[in-house]
Amino acid sequence: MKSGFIAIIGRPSAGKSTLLNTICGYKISITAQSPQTTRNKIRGIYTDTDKGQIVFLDTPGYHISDKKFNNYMMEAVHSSISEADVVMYVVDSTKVLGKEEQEIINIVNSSNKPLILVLNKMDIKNKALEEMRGLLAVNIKPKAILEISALKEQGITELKDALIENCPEGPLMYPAEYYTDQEPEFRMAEIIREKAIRRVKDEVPHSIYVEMADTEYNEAENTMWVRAFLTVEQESQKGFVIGHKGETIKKIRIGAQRELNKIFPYKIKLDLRVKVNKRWRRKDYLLKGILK
Ligand SMILES: Nc1nc2c(ncn2[C@@H]2O[C@H](COP(=O)(O)OP(=O)(O)OP(=O)(O)O)[C@@H](O)[C@H]2O)c(=O)[nH]1
Repeated sequence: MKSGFIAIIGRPSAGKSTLLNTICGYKISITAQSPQTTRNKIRGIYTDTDKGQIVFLDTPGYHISDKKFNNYMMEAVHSSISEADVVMYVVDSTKVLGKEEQEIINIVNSSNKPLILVLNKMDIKNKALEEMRGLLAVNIKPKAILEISALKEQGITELKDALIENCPEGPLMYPAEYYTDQEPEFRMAEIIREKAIRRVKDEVPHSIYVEMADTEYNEAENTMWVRAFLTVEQESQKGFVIGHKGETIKKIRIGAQRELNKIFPYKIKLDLRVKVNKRWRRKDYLLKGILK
């Protein structure tokens, strides 16, 4: 039996969250069109009772910037690599390899961990693919290279086998039926944030975070009442989230509630509000809480 921790790294929008969801067959990490929506090291767990178990550490997309916010994200990338037995590096096969990609390659090359290179989005036709394969082959020495489509679920079985194969020998770390060790409140917040970002990604791209204010379980009705705040940075962003006559926030609430009801074993009643916390991104105490 094999068992190990896998760090998923790659540029924003390479498809890391989609891949995690495809492998674990469950809604683990949030996905959205706009880059850098994953802010935490989120664990997804995949178990094959004959072969072994892999526990994923999902890291935010690698992004070069000297802004404080990105520095925290980079710390998360480094720390999840250091915690991992295997590094899975996901490359968007439709994008040209740029300076950021070279930075990631330097990090994975210096990590001394077994590396699995994944070329994602192979369902999209790409004339520059041969050139990319060539460039990667010179720069990086992975244990295996897998060409997949996380979205269309192609090449996933082979990838899972390659990952398990490169893990150390050991017993299962979590019971076989576990998908994630995230706290329920954290998962709720992620799902709400995903719905919000999808609705207002043009107006308020990265400045929303979800504060879970209160939850109360009613045993007789098997219902969980949840109050959460969509927190934005500026007064002017509040209106976009609320929308005309409250339409936008209503859609976010209903979408999130529907999804939460699929995941949790009780009925969720969501009370969703908006509030402003000026420049939360630059507040260290908040960032530490988000990235814990
Ligand atoms: N065509 C195609 N699109 C994909 C594939 N995998 C992911 N995508 C799309 O690429 C976009 C980004 O995917 P994510 O999974 O959110 O990417 P990520 O790497 O987790 O992004 P960050 O959270 O920003 O780090 C989404 O619109 C996905 O639907 C794929 O195999 N094929």
